[in-house]
Amino acid sequence: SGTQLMTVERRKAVWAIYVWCRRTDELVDGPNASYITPTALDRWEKRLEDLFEGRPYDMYDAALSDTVLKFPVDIQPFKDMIEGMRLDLWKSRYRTFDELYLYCYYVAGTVGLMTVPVMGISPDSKASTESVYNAALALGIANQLTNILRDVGEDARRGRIYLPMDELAQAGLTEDDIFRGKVTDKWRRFMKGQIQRARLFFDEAEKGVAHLDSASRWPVLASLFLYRQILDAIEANDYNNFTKRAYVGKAKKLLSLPMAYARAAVAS
Ligand SMILES: CC(C)=CCC/C(C)=C/CC/C(C)=C/CC/C(C)=C/[C@@H]1[C@@H](COP(=O)(O)OP(=O)(O)O)[C@]1(C)CC/C=C(\C)CC/C=C(\C)CCC=C(C)C
Ligand SMILES: Nc1ncnc2c1ncn2[C@@H]1O[C@H](COP(=O)(O)OP(=O)(O)OP(=O)(O)O)[C@@H](O)[C@H]1O
Ligand SMILES: [Mn+2]
Repeated sequence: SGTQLMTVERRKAVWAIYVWCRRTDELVDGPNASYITPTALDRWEKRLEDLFEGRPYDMYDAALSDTVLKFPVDIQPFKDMIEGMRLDLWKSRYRTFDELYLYCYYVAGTVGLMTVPVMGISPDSKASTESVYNAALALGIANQLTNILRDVGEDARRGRIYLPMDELAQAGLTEDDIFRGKVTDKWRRFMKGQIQRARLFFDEAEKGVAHLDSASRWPVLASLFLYRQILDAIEANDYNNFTKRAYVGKAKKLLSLPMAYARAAVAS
């Protein structure tokens, strides 16, 4: 049927956006990361502009070109993601949560803004467009905050601290505590607060899911459930995110799918 076809088109479009995001992230996180300069990111941005104007360089660009022709996707969040990669080239400390929030917007909140025009807002929804975008933004922020809390040790070994320095100081913690990586009561208390805040963003996002077009609801909810469980896994590791990777087991992962499916069905 027409709606079925629509679903296929949407899936392809989300895939094209995903591939572009992965490739953008790979520029600064991948094997060639040490050669990446601001100039390379400028070239990547020029290439983005070209594909938005219907001049793709390769087949992956072409998939995104096609997507932006079919769906009302704005170029700004894509540019903002590149801006986040620029930040990552020189910035390795965040003074306040506001600074961190901006970084999270650039590298992950943008994904929400890119995908909503593809996934669509439910015709039955009485929510404002703005509130749906805000929820999508919140999911990106929640995911990135969770990613940061999971990877504290890994990031520290690369000399990076993506935690607000002022909040660390308030908790009586220093940079060296992060580099030493010892789980203390101070650390546990600090982490509890950080986890609590990340959960607020997940809650905010969850409220928006019901307003997405019905076909898009359950995959979004599944990814939300899955990622949110990483926070539970950090707790289960007794807040040792220095040397233990918080991991959601296969059984829990699989269970997220029918749970999301059921919840999305109830909401529709
Ligand atoms: C259905 C669905 C979930 C669609 C989104 C698919 C999509 C386009 C994903 C792109 C993700 C990506 C590759 C972003 C590049 C930057 C990056 C790596 C961000 C981090 C993702 C996690 O990746 P990973 O754990 O592999 O990180 P490492 O580099 O390995 O450390 C992020 C943490 C953020 C990704 C952000 C999202 C998936 C936000 C999704 C938001 C929506 C789909 C909006 C939903 C709408 C409402 C109303 C709630
Ligand atoms: N079982 C899981 N528990 C928690 N998160 C998971 C799990 N499986 C996948 N993920 C998330 O999905 C992302 C991509 O999955 P993938 O299997 O490529 O991970 P990875 O290669 O181990 O991650 P990284 O790129 O950070 O080394 C992971 O970085 C992680 O955020
Ligand atoms: Mn990362």
